[in-house]
Amino acid sequence: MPKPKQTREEALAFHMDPRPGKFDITPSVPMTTQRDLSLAYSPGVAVPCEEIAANPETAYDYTNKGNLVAVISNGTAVLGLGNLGALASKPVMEGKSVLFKRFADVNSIDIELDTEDPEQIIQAVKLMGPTFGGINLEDIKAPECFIIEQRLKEEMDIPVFHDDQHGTAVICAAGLINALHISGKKIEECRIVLNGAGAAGIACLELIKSMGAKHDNCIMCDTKGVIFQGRTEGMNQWKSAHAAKTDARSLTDAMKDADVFLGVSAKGAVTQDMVASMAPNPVIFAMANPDPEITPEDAHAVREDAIVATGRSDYPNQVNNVLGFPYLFRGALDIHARAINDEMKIACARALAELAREDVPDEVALAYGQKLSFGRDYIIPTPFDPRLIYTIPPAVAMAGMATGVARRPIVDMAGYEHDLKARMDPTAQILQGLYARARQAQATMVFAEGDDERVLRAAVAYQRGGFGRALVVGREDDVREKLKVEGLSEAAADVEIVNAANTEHLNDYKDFLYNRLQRSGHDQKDIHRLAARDRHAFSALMLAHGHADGLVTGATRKSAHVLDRINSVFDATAADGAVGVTALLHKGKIVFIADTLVHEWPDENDLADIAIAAAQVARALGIEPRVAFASFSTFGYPVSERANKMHLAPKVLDTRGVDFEYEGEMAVDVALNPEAMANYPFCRLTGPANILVVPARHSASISVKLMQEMAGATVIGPILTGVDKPIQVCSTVSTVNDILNMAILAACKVGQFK
Ligand SMILES: NC(=O)C1=CN([C@@H]2O[C@H](COP(=O)(O)OP(=O)(O)OC[C@H]3O[C@@H](n4cnc5c(N)ncnc54)[C@H](OP(=O)(O)O)[C@@H]3O)[C@@H](O)[C@H]2O)C=CC1
Ligand SMILES: CC(=O)C(=O)O
Ligand SMILES: [Mg+2]
Repeated sequence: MPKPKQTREEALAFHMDPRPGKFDITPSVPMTTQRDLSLAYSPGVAVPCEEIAANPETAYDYTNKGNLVAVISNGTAVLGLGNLGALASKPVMEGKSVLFKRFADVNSIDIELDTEDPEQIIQAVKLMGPTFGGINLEDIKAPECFIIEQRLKEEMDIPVFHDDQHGTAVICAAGLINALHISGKKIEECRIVLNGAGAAGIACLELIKSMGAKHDNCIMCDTKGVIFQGRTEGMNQWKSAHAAKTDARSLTDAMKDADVFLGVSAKGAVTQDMVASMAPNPVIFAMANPDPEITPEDAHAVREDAIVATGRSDYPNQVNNVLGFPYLFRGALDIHARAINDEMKIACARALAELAREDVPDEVALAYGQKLSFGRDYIIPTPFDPRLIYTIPPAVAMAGMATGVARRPIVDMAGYEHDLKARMDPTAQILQGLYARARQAQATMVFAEGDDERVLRAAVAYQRGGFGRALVVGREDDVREKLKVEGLSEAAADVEIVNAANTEHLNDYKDFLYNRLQRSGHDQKDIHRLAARDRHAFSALMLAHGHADGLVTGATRKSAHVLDRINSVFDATAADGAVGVTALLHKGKIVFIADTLVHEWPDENDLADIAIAAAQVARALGIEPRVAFASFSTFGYPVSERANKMHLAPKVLDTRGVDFEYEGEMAVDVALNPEAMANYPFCRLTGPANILVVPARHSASISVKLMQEMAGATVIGPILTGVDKPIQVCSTVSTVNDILNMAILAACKVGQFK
């Protein structure tokens, strides 16, 4: 499978859109009325202030302290890029904050301190202690980081954790436990070389030695080569502690016959010759970011028997501290910990190693598009493994409770695991799964509207994301010019530009159309115009002839017009069984609305068909359907001619013998709110509805757009179902991401049931 290729332009666009940076801050309480104002601020706010002054522990009850972590850097060791300064480190720190939220629901804010003076950093962080439940120090270079962390740990009463040191060491230890298990080696007997004697390197070697590695078997190197006993150049007390008694002077010398190489240094520090000289079944963790010491391809080219890991997400075995810090802090915050101690770190490493040895559930396989099983290419859990959130924090919390750092121990551990599961956002999982399935499908996708820059960007993202071939329909010079304007000139070589003038199939397309439309008022001229000049029809013809696997269109014209053109090639009308289903993703919930595209004014029989199509889409996305026929009336009241068909539709389904839950008619609050639903104990739904079949296309459009505009819901769709081939119709307000999502849906054939 081709590796996704990312460009500088994509990376910059990602950081610029939809707003500069990577996160916003949103209130968790209502702030709409005068009452809200007087509770949130003066005078109401005075009460918790007085409570906290009297009993500081209650800050965890009345403020966000208990779930707030500061990510603090001065930018002196930004990834492996060196000293870029405080300001330039901000994207990494914002990224870390986003990962805290995404993976462990920890709120976090980045703070960049413009100083290289350890004392100033210590004072600044100490002074901000009251605000936070924990401090994550990041990308502060050695040896200053050791001094800073040590002092802050001594002087603060919340966890202070330098992630480059301990997070890296924990993940490295977890991976090493499993890699040695596979290669049949014992850590006590291994010859270990560690390159990079900084924050990450010193902490990794310390932890590995505490796990049994022998001091005399370990060699540490830095920019000056081997750190040997008696070396004076470029030394400090932390390096001295690991100085080896050896004649080796260079990394090349040290690597000969080594069992393990651990790299936390810089891009390209290791050569193929070095790898070739290692002992049988070598373990190579090239963890420098963003580029490893040696790529897995280069290492495997000279040593097929090597187990290789990197810090990157685009290779197997990602040994990266993202697997640790969200869960270490989650566990620590949940016991209101005073510190993250060694026992908590070791518990985290063990739990990670054990998790990788367990059978991998289908949902992880789905997310990665391949079945993973413990072995050379899977020694450590993947960052998107949904089990991490409920496996690692309990291990960390229990270790913290056992070692006396918990201010508020957890009494009900089973309840805690349940709460942790509830923190996971199922919608993120769905998108992740779709992307992985699309990558596996490797579908050739036609993007019909090559004159639109959003479509072009989406096509480039599709191709470069490793999903398959992107075919862009448009005039060659026009597409190239637009790509140039978008800063994507070199992408012209990636995507394929097709049009009626450069295809050899135009006559076949015209014959096909003529056969189809000759008895519905189309003469040869009309056919030529459609096939050669209309990009929606032309793209549909490509699809019909097997010259592509899927089609995305509709970003530039109204959907009725686009559907009409598609119908000239495919049978995609309401009478043919086509239905549009839109997924709304919001606040960790997913609700499907149907029909959002095809049926203008469905009757009760159509509504039953729509419910069946929507249920199939839900199942295709791994969701068990619960259909509500939505109306303004609930179970017969108020009586209205308009509500009648919604009342009848469930009865039609009764006669169809379907295998999913449905009920109606009911108002939307009854459908979605369990308390409102409880007023109707006879209701057959076992939980809130996740599919709303609505009375007509206008109500569908109003509901979707209201959710999008007022609530900021993510909209996926309408997903066109019931057509022979995967065709997805975007809207004229679709963003690049929306268009890419539609291509992903088409690639996954989410709407194909025939
Ligand atoms: N995968 C992961 O999860 C993580 C990876 N890392 C990566 O580890 C690397 C180091 O980070 P960190 O410890 O925070 O940085 P530091 O600045 O604290 O330390 C860097 C160390 O690497 C050494 N070094 C730099 N270049 C080379 C080279 N070409 N050959 C040998 N040694 C070299 C330096 O040597 P000297 O002392 O002589 O200057 C120094 O000892 C970075 O690439 C970072 O991205 C870090 C944390 C987590
Ligand atoms: C991953 C990380 O923290 C680093 O490379 O610095
Ligand atoms: Mg870092």
